[in-house]
Amino acid sequence: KLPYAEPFRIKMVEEIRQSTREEREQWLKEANYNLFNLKSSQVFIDLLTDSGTGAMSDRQWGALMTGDESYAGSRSFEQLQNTVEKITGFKYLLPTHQGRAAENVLFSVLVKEGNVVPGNSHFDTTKGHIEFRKAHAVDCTIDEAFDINDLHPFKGNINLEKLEEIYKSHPKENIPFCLITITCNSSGGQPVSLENMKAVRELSNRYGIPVFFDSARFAENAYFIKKREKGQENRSIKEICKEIFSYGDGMTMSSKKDGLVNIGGFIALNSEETFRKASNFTIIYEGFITYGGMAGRDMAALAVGLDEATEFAYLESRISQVEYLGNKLIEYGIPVQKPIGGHAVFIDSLNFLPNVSRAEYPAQTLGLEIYKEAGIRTVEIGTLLADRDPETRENRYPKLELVRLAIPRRTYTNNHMDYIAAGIKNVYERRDEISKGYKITWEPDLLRHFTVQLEEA
Ligand SMILES: CC1=C(O)/C(=C\N=C(/C)C(=O)O)C(COP(=O)(O)O)=CN1
Repeated sequence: KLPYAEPFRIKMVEEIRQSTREEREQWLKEANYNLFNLKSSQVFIDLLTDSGTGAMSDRQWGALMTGDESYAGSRSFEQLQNTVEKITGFKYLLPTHQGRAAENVLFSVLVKEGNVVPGNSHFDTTKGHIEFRKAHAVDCTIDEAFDINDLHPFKGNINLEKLEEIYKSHPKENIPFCLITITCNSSGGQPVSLENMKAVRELSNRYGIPVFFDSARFAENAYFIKKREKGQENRSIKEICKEIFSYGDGMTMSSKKDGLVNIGGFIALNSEETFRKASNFTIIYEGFITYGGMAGRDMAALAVGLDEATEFAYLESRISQVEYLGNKLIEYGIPVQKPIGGHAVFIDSLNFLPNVSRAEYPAQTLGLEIYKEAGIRTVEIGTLLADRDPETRENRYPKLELVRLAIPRRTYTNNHMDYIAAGIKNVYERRDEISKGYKITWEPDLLRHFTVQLEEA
C-alpha cells in the first residue's frame, strides 16, 4: 500500500514573504490588535478562513475563458444547473454572489418574525439572517460536540430529542424548516452522519417540517461519511452526496468552500412554488435568475469546481493535510478539538493560556501571539465573536474559546503545516509567561469581531 499524495502538481505559484517580529509587533499596533486589519503582505501564512481562499485548477481557469456573459439564458448557467442537479438531485437553481446572499434570498421567502429555525450549530451569517428577521435559531447539536476531547465521529449530529421538543412546543406554521449545516463549522468543522440526516428527515416529515442544508462543506461531510460510517466505505463521494441531499427539500451553498471558487453561492431546491418566490428576491437582491450576481465565467469555473470537489482523491489529500497539522499539534501536547475537523484545526485557548482571564479575550490573545511569533494569521472563535447579550450588553462567554486554523484548499504544502505547528509550539513553550490579554477600546453594535479595536490590557 502506498501513502496518499496530492492528485495534482503545481503549475503556478504566488510569492509569500516573511517579516521580522519587530515589524509584526508594529503592524499589530497599527491594526488595533484586530487580525482582520492586517494587509495580506503582512501575513506569511493566512489561515483566517478557508472561504474563497483556495486554488483553482487549470480546467477551472480554462472554463473562465469560455464563460458566457449573456444576461439571460447563459450557457454557463446551464452548465452549472446540470452539474448541481447531477450532484444534488435538486431541480431548480438560483445563483447568488455568495452564501450569505443565498441565505438572504431564501430566508426572505421562508422566515417570518417570531419563527423558530432549529438545526445543529448555525453559522454566524446564517444566524444573523434569521435573527435579522426577528426569528430564532435554536441549536440542537448533540452534547458531545462541546467536549473537545470526546471522539464522537459525527459531532455535527442533531439531538433528535431536542429537535422533537422544538417540534412539539411550536405550531408547525412557526417552524419554516430545520437547517442541517454540513459540515458544522461553528462546532469545529464536524460532520453529520447519513443515519442522523435520515432520522431528522423522518422526524420532520412526521411533523410536516421541511429540511434544508447549509451545504458550504458538503463534500467534506460526504468524505467523513465514507470514511467513518458503517456500510459507506465502498460508495463514491458523488453517490453519498446524492443520498445526503435526498433527505432535504433544498440547500443554500457558499461556493467559496466546497465549490473550489473564489466567489459565488447558490440556492437549489425542488419546490417550484418556493423557486418562483425566491426568484423575485433574487431579481431584487442579486440579479436576473440565470446569473444572480455571478459573472458567466465564475459560473463556468464553479461547474468544474463542484465536479472536482466531489472526487475522493482530492478530498483525501485536502482533509489528510488538515489532520496532519492537527496530529502534529496533538504530538506537541497542544489542546485541540478532536476529532480534527474537515477544514480547520481548533485550538482550545482556555487550556493553552490558563493565566489569561476570560475578560481579556484569551483566544484573541493566543491568535495575536501566534501572529507575532510566526506571521501566521488565524481567527478568534470565542468571546469576541459571541458578542454581547442584546439586553444586558454584558459579554456572552461561550463554552468553547477557540482559535481556528482554517486551511485553504490546494494552497499550502506540508512544509507550511510543519512551520505552523513549530510556530504554535514555540508559543506553547512560553505560555506561562503570557498572563495579560487585551481590552476593547471601540466596538460596533453588530458582528463586532470584524471591526473591533483593542489595546493591551
Ligand atoms: C457554514 C457556513 C459558512 O461557514 C459560511 C461562511 N464561512 C466563513 C466566511 C468562514 O470563514 O468560515 C457561510 C456564509 O457564506 P459566504 O461567506 O457568504 O459565502 C454560510 N454557511
